[in-house]
Formats: sequence, structure tokens, C-alpha cells
Amino acid sequence: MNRKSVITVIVLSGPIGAGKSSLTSILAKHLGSTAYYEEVNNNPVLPLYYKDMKRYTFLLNTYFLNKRLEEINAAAGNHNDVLDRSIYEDLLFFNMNVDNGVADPTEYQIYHDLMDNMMEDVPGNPRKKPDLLIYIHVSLDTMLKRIGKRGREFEQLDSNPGLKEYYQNLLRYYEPWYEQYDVSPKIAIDGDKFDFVDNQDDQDFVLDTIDSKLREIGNL
Ligand SMILES: Nc1ncnc2c1ncn2[C@@H]1O[C@H](COP(=O)(O)OP(=O)(O)O)[C@@H](O)[C@H]1O
Ligand SMILES: Nc1ncnc2c1ncn2[C@H]1C[C@H](O)[C@@H](COP(=O)(O)O)O1
Repeated sequence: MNRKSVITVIVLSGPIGAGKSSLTSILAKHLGSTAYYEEVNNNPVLPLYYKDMKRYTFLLNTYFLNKRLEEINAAAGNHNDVLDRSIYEDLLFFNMNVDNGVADPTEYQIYHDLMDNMMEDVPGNPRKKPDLLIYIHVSLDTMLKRIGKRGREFEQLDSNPGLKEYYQNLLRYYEPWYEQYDVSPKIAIDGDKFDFVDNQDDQDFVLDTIDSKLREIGNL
């Protein structure tokens, strides 16, 4: 049996509120594997970032890089473990902030080089790259509804109306990002159409779609 058919890491991707954490727990339960969640509630930098993105973009991404590497390393020894956000999306956020004059291009370059180094495969160590990326596509309307439904204070438009433009902008970066993503096989799920949280038929359909893809790439 080759190594790839034994160890498989699946990562979710998609905008804020798309349903990544929800699908991560549903999928890990379905596959009998372990789910890993990005650090949000105990993240000391995230609330600061939402108050002052210019100052905290570099620190937040460095913090996430460290945390995500811990999760990747923990998942890399197991079969079909699921991570609720890919490390590659951090580049998307950082790049968007550079384009908007919120982050410094030199900081971005330093962060990018650091990530490339950390993610490089080292002989004798487990592979860090995912085996499958699942992308949840959502419209702005769905994204805003779900951010509201979840209710994290620092993400709410009521307290910071300027965030609507930030979320709109983020969505503009996501589609091209997914198109050019080529680190692993990938699959897109329509998060507007499928209510995999509350509708059992929708959930079954989404899980069947993912199972088919895992079979196609030889990991189920
Ligand atoms: N497909 C879906 N249908 C209905 N509600 C959803 C769906 N996906 C997520 N939600 C709800 O939206 C909110 C955000 O979902 P979450 O999984 O935390 O998103 P993410 O991890 O992408 O930020 C949660 O309240 C969740 O229950
Ligand atoms: N790299 C990042 N830059 C800025 N903000 C980020 C980054 N990674 C995650 N976030 C934010 C977005 C959300 O407010 C929380 C959690 O993400 P979610 O999509 O809800 O799982 O962190």
C-alpha cells in the first residue's frame, strides 16, 4: 500500500461564515477521523486585528501560521483528519490587505517566505500539504446572514459597518484564489444551495460528493 492511501489530510476553505467549521465536524464524524479548528475564541490577536488591521495583519498571520502548523503536524500522521481552514488562505487575506494599503508589502514578502519555508517537505518528515481541499462557495448575502447567526461580536456589521466593504472585497479575492489553487486535488461545494447543517438530504448529498472525490483520488 502506498503512503498516500494511508495518510490523508483534508482541508476546508472559504470565506468567513461559509460553513467550514460546521462541515469539518460533520465530515470528520462521517469519516471517523479527527477535526481540527482554527483558534478563534482564545485568539488574543483577532479582536485587536478587527480594531486595527494596519497594525495587526502581520502579527495575526504569524500567530495563525504557528497554530496552523501545529494542527497540520498533528493531523499529518492520521487518515482523513479534517482541518477547518487551509493555511494558504492566510496569503489571500494578507495580499488583499496589501492591495488595499492596509498592510506593508515587505511584511507580506517576509511572511510569504516564512510560510514557504515552513511548508516545504523535508525528507523523513510527514508531508504538510493537504491531500484534498474542499472549497465552500457563498454569496455575500449568505455570508452576512451566517456571520450574524454565529454572532461573534468583533465580526458584526452593527458595531462596525465598514466591515461590509471588507467582506465584499474578501469574496472578490476568493473565486480567483480557488481557480488558481493547485497544491492538491480540490472540490467546490455550493454553500448557498446546500444547507448541510439543518437539512439531512443536503448533508447526505454533500457527504456523497466528498466521498466520491476521496474515492477518485484513492483515499477512501
Ligand atoms: N450550509 C449551511 N446551512 C445553514 N447554516 C449554516 C451552513 N453553514 C454554516 N451555517 C451556520 O452559519 C454559521 C457559521 O458557520 P461556520 O461553520 O462557523 O462557518 P466558518 O467556519 O466558515 O466561518 C453557523 O451558525 C452555522 O450553523
Ligand atoms: N489570515 C487571516 N487574516 C485575517 N483574518 C483572518 C485570517 N484567518 C482567519 N481570519 C479571521 C476571519 C474570521 O473572523 C476568523 C475565523 O475565520 P472563520 O472563517 O470564521 O473560520 O478569523
